[in-house]
Amino acid sequence: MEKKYLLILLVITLVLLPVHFLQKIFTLHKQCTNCFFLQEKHMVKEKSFLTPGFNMDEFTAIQQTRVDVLTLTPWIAPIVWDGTFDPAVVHALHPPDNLSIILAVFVVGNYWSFLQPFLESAGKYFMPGYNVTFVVLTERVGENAPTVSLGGPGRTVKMMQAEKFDAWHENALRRMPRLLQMLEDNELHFKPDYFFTIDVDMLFKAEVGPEILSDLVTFLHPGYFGTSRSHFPYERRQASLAYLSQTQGTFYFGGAFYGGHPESVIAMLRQCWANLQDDASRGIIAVWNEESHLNHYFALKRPPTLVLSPEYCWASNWALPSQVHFARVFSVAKNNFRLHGKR
Ligand SMILES: CC(=O)N[C@H]1[C@@H](OP(=O)(O)OP(=O)(O)OC[C@H]2O[C@@H](n3ccc(=O)[nH]c3=O)[C@H](O)[C@@H]2O)O[C@H](CO)[C@H](O)[C@@H]1O
Ligand SMILES: [Mn+2]
Repeated sequence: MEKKYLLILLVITLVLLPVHFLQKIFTLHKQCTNCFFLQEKHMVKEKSFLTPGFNMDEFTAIQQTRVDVLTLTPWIAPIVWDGTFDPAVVHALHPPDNLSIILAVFVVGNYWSFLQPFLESAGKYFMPGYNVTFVVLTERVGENAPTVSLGGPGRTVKMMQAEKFDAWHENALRRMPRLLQMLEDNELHFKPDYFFTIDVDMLFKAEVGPEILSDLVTFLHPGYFGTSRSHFPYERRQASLAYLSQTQGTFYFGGAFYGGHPESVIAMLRQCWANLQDDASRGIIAVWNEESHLNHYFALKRPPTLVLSPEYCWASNWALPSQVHFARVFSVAKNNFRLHGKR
């Protein structure tokens, strides 16, 4: 009798179990398909919500195309590489109307010859279609800026006075207090939505667009991306306020290009300039001048909200590694001994 029951139980189990599993697999598949479908619908809906009038035909499925590089910092700020963003979507998110942008550049002493090619390339490739005031800070303010096409009526050059110092490093680091003064005193009589500054020994080679717009922006120095922290040329002397220990800092950022919302840039410039002055009062100049203080600020005070990849400042005489598809901005090869003096 017991044997009979056991047999029935066995038959029931053998029949029901596969049916149950088949059912499970089927519903799971259905759920997944639904879930993917919903996700896709949601994404499309979100995009059209964020960007009214955005052409749906331009919508391309989002997929992780860059797996060869880090695309997020540990504090979840994007690291912008080619392929990590859709230019049309980013453009639609930042409509050019009513957006004002400043790009400030210093041309002091024998750097004047960099200005014309810089402006020509920036006029063409820096935020095309947006209102940009290219602010040229120079001791030669009475002279005409080179006449170049800047790509539209909302794009102008404004010459502003800057002091010339004897030492190269002084000219480089003194950019900070001058920019601070310009922004704090509202010397341009308008507050831009975004403020950027860049070295003059640079050439734009491809579009640098609204993907760079964020609260506090910097870039990965091309010489140190992918290298370990122990190789970063942070200031290692404890006497300097730019000091970072072997366990501090995540990336090495270059000093050539940074920006963001004016308030955030002002806060950063104030802190860096105060530290530079404090160091100077004790006879210390950080190893890479203001760049060392910027790295200290980003490491310990406030991390950037967006990090540009080395595409945004590659060295013109360096080969491109596979991760750098192309350089949007090149730093021009120059004779540092001649321009920097003894350093
Ligand atoms: C690619 C990069 O991250 N470059 C940084 C690097 O050296 P760099 O060798 O790139 O510095 P640099 O010689 O280009 O000087 C920085 C900039 O200051 C201006 N300038 C400088 C000297 C001068 O006599 N006249 C003049 O106009 C000019 O705009 C120049 O481009 O380290 C410097 C440390 O201070 C700055 O942080 C630079 O931004
Ligand atoms: Mn430079």
